[in-house]
Amino acid sequence: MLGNSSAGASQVQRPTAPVPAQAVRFTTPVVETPGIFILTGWLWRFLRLLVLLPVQFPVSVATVAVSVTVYVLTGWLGLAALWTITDIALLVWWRRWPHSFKARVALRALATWRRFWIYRRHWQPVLVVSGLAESYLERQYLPQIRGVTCSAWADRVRVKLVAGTAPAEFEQRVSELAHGFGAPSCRVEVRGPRDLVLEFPRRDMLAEQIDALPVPDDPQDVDLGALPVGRCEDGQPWNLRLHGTHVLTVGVTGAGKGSVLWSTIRAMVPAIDAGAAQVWAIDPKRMELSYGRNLFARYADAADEAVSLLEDAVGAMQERAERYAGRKRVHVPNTRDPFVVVVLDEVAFLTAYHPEREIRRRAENAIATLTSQGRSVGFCVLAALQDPRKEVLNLRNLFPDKIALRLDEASQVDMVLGDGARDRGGNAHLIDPDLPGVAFVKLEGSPAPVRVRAAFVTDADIDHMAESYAASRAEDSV
Ligand SMILES: Nc1ncnc2c1ncn2[C@@H]1O[C@H](COP(=O)(O)OP(=O)(O)OP(=O)(O)O)[C@@H](O)[C@H]1O
Repeated sequence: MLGNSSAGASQVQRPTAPVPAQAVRFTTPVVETPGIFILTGWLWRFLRLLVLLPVQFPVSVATVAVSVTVYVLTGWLGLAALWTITDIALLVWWRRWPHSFKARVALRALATWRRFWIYRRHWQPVLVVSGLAESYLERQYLPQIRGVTCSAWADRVRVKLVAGTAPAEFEQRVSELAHGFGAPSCRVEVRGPRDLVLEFPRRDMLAEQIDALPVPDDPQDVDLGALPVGRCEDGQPWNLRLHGTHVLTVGVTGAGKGSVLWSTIRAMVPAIDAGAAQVWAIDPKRMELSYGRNLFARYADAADEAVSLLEDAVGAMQERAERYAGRKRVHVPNTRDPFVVVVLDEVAFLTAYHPEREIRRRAENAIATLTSQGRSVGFCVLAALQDPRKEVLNLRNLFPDKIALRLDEASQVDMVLGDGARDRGGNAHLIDPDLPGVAFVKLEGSPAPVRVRAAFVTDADIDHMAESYAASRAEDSV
């Protein structure tokens, strides 16, 4: 089956295989292939190349064909005139319509160049050394490159797997592949049977700090199911869902948990202002959330107050659930039943580190009740945590959505993002300490973790938000 061209495998010359030492060796007789068969094989491959070339590279083949025809018909002068006119047309296209020029010309040319110069040239050595070449009947087979496309920030190499292999083999070797092709990382995306895409970033779109994102004027523009909080590594907005879920943000000290919390609160401000959303904040460190106290419907920093706040949230949630029972199945935020986000900084302070057992028990019970029953009635818990181990927070599985900022150990990646996340390229333990706010998240519809960066909301931005909010409250009460 592997010998068949539809098997998706390209057969390659095998390097000299070591022969184990043994006293008696039985070998198969060597039969010499007649030269005519070899010549026919070469001729067949050459003809196939000629037929397939215009289909695989229509633009390049057309360019060469037109140039040769013009040269034959008109000589050097005609060819020079043709190229001058073409260059001027390309120049005008680039200046007038830079986006379409980039998408249709520049990135395609780059993809062709990188396909041959980077991927085809290094494909065999990198795959053989990283253990992705397969052997069958003393022959070696390699997965085939089906195509290479370039976006503004990454190369996407579409690969046809050798029959009998699985994408997991690539997922386990993302590091070897990234180093092999000189890329900072590699992400594997499975498109279908024996069809996958390897994504190699060319530059880091998240290297620069992202300033606090603009706040919409109209509360109608706030989508609690997709709050813009930063940027994904492909340059697209990172939208965080809050309504209908709970979110746990994990990262070592200084990883940028504060920027995730504040970017989320900032994106909700118009809804808070309109009374359709409320933030109940718990700030045991008294450093993170105390700045924007004005914005919060409830605020607590001492442990007993924090536990009372959590229990009040449970009470409000249960009262709402009772009212909705048998009447409503979906919560729509409004001034009577606002969407309530309980923001909990350093949740382990209440659930693991507090010296009083009773506080820990009450806090854990309240968080468990909110996270297991609050989603459908408009209650959400947005918690931050430094250490994701079970001993510290055994409720972490009650948070459907998780954000992995910089972590201490490789083993913590799967604890936060779920089994297999690290194999798929979610290397949160390798995030550069100089890039606070960078994280890996799982977005809907993609099993592979996506690298993102939260926007940085400065103390001045928080002051400004709190002041504008207070001013608008004062206007309303006049
Ligand atoms: N998104 C970001 N972009 C740029 N810089 C950031 C970002 N987030 C945080 N920083 C920088 O990193 C520092 C630490 O961030 P932050 O306090 O949010 O970390 P943390 O994870 O909350 O740490 P801790 O658990 O100790 O409070 C900030 O003072 C800021 O200078």
